[in-house]
Amino acid sequence: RTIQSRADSQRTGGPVLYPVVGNVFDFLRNSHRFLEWSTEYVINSPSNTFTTGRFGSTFKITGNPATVEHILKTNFENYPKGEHLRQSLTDLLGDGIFNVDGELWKIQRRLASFEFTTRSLREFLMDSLADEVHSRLLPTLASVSRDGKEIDLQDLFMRFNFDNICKLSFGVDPACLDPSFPDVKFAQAFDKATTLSTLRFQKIHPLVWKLMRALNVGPERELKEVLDVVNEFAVSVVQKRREEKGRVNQDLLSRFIGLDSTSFSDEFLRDIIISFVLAGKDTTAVSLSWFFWLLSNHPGVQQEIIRKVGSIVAKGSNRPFTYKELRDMVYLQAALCESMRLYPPVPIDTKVVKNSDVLPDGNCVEKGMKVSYHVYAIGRMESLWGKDCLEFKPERWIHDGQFVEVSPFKFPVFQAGPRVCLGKEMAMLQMKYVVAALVPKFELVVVGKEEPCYGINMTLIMKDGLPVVPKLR
Ligand code: HEM
Repeated sequence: RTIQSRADSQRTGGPVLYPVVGNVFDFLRNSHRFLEWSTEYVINSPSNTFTTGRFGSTFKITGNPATVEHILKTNFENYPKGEHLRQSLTDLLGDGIFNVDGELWKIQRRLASFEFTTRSLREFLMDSLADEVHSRLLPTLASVSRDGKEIDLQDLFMRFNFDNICKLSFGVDPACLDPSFPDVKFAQAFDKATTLSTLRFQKIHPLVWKLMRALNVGPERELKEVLDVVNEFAVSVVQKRREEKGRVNQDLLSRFIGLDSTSFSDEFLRDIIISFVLAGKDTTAVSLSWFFWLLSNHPGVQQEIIRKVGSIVAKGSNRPFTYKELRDMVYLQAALCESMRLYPPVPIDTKVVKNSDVLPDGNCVEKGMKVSYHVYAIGRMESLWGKDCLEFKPERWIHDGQFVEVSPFKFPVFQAGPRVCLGKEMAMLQMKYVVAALVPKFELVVVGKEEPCYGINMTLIMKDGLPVVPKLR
């Protein structure tokens, strides 16, 4: 069933699949350019969906918006995340929202959706953002600029982001951006735990990492060590917050404890919070890095941002932005969406077929098969975005001065349907805040002209970071 002949492959636009090995050689030859390689297949396939596979596993990869809608919304229950992902991430995420399906997911989703829409959480986020931007991010860049040195912007955003997401999730400030000798043990352990957990996906078969874990060797041994650090820290924070239950804290953990302090176990609370940290940790940092790389090649867009931000907040003002001011930054919203269209922070996302089904594009999927929606390819399809689809043009998102929403199945950067990203609004606020604060004050001159290479990770991370020389305007 996994065999696709040359004639089939020409008809469907997919690769030739040989018995047993499928297209593993084609895949390995192109693994350094996986996204471009798979995008070509998506675009060349008449249904915009193609089949790939190796060693008995078959995948469908789609860039067809009707199929994306079917998977993420219309037939949502039939396309869970599945056991493969769950098992690989379970040591890090446990039963947290990011790692479960069914009832366990529904309960957490209901609780979290309620908290995420509260005004008080938004105000808490705005306060901690203002603090992190004005007392850490801007001074760090100013000091690097005074010394005429370069700095890795992606790393800076990662540290900035980690502080923010930990404040929001746990009410703890790891101070990764603090110039005074910060204790980054938890941050480093979390980072390592994420990287090593995702390494499990790349093993030719899950048995390989399971055996290594049983024998406590190789990356699995290191994973165990860093997980101990993460768990010890997380559980100690959970216990501390429980003791403080009389005090009103605004972070998500305190809110969950406040909802039902007796029936949630420490492990369950730990799992919920670790999922939030993982979900919000790298995504906005990666997105901002690609955005600044694009800006460095589009001085006109930079000038327009400066002009538009200046019409809302007086130049030279050092006061925090308000929610309303950020909401009114339409051009900036457009520029950020345009950047994420070309460089989606989560470039491809996979579900598993629960019961055999026929996709709206005519392809059949069988129980247990994996189906991925290819966000990166969807953002680069001429049939969806027009002849200039590879150009960075924020204007395509604006009509009569208003931001134009597009179907989330044509722009599934934050996923879509019942499982759409919970942090979408917060992520947009955070990114707008950073750009509106940085761009009018600094020109961030990227070192080197080549497009950065991406690394294989859950997010579209820049493999070698983004070295820039900040110059005060
Ligand atoms: C540019 C920034 C971001 C992007 C592009 C993004 C994208 C995504 C995507 C694609 C998913 C679906 C993943 C999957 O189910 O496989 C997701 C889920 C999620 N995101 Fe985000 N995210 C961003 C920022 C954030 C932030 C800042 C937070 C936290 C405050 C957050 C919280 C979550 C949570 C909790 C989920 C799981 C939702 C569920 O399973 O019901 N995200 N996000």
